[in-house]
Amino acid sequence: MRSPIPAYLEEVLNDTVDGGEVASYIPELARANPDRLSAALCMADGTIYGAGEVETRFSIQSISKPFVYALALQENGVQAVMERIGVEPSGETFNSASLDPKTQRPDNPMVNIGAIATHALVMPDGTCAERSEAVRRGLSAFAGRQLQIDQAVYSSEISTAFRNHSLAYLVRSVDGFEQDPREIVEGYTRQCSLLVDVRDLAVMAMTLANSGVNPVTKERVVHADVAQQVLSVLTTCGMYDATGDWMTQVGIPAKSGVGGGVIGALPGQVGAAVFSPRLDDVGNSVRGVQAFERFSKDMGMHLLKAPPLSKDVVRTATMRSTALGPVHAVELQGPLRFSSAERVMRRLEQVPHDNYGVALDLTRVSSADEVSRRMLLEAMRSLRNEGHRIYLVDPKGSVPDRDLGDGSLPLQAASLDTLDTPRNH
Ligand SMILES: NC(=O)CC[C@H](N)C(=O)O
Repeated sequence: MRSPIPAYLEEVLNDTVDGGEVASYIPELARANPDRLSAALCMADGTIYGAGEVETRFSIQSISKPFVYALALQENGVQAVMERIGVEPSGETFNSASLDPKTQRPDNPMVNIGAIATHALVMPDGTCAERSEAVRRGLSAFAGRQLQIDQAVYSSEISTAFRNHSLAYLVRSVDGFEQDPREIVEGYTRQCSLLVDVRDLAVMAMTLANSGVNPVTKERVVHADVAQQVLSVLTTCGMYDATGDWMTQVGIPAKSGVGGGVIGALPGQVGAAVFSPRLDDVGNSVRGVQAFERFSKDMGMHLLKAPPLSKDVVRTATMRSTALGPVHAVELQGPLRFSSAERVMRRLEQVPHDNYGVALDLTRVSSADEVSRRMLLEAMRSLRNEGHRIYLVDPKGSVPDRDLGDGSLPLQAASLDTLDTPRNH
């Protein structure tokens, strides 16, 4: 069988209708071929699907911002970065010269003024060249490939970067960073000139969606908390002034760049990227936005689409007999998280005070998050304190730490049929 996904991506690209204009305030971008078009998806296991001109490279521009924000968070901690740069949507254009009137911080790291302040937080004590190299290396780790700077784009942008210089001086004037503003703009402009293709961007997006682990190289690039912080900011500030429309229509944490790229990172599921250079009036790729609207609708990718309810988590609840007496056996299935574990708690509340055994069978549980594991251990301890013998059937190790909270462990059995011969732990 051939996967339908590449053909689907082609179809979506072909259905988009171009409009808008290429960015012209950076002279080199004005020369780009406006008809280029490509898309890619990267899955959690590193599988990549592409369509269109996937080999075409373009400058990353503002799509670098979330990744440099991630590097700054990783290096300085969330608290220290938050003291310098806020996380509120600005309601202004991407290059607006505004600071929060009360805190004097840039509103968020996705508008230029905030991204310039963010760049200064990577290797703050290093030289301009060292900082640029740290950013290049960091973004390369997100992409799983050594990225290089497009010198022509860099030279072109830096020679006309009057606006970004004014933003850097503004942040510097309120002690938003300590370095020379010219060096920070130089480094920030290099960061924006890194060359990527859509597959690189899809891998980078999936690294954020995969709690900070690159799905292809398997390298942990940033902590899970950092990835979550970045996705949160993308959700509220990623698409500039169109973020509200984007969240309702598409519902995927996303970022666009004036080079024509757009990325979307759907936590735990997929990293997506589209490239098409013509931009709408807020600076987002026209065909990129349309393609993402289709992805979201066709593939059910809206972040706030409610997942199926966990009502079938208790597969069976039966009585078993063993040499030591009867056992209430409860067989669970599916993913365990707070809402499904709550169902299990309610079922276990019905176990009578009869001193019979209680067995929990997790053989068919597909995953158990931390809160659900704690709830199961708590329930087992409570049942044990009521006088029940506790058995745990967990051949896949869904609950690896089985300490009931007081150093004691439940009895282990290979299956419900072998409760008579528990393995001692
Ligand atoms: N929106 C963007 O992609 C802007 C990035 C561009 N390098 C700038 O600073 O103006």
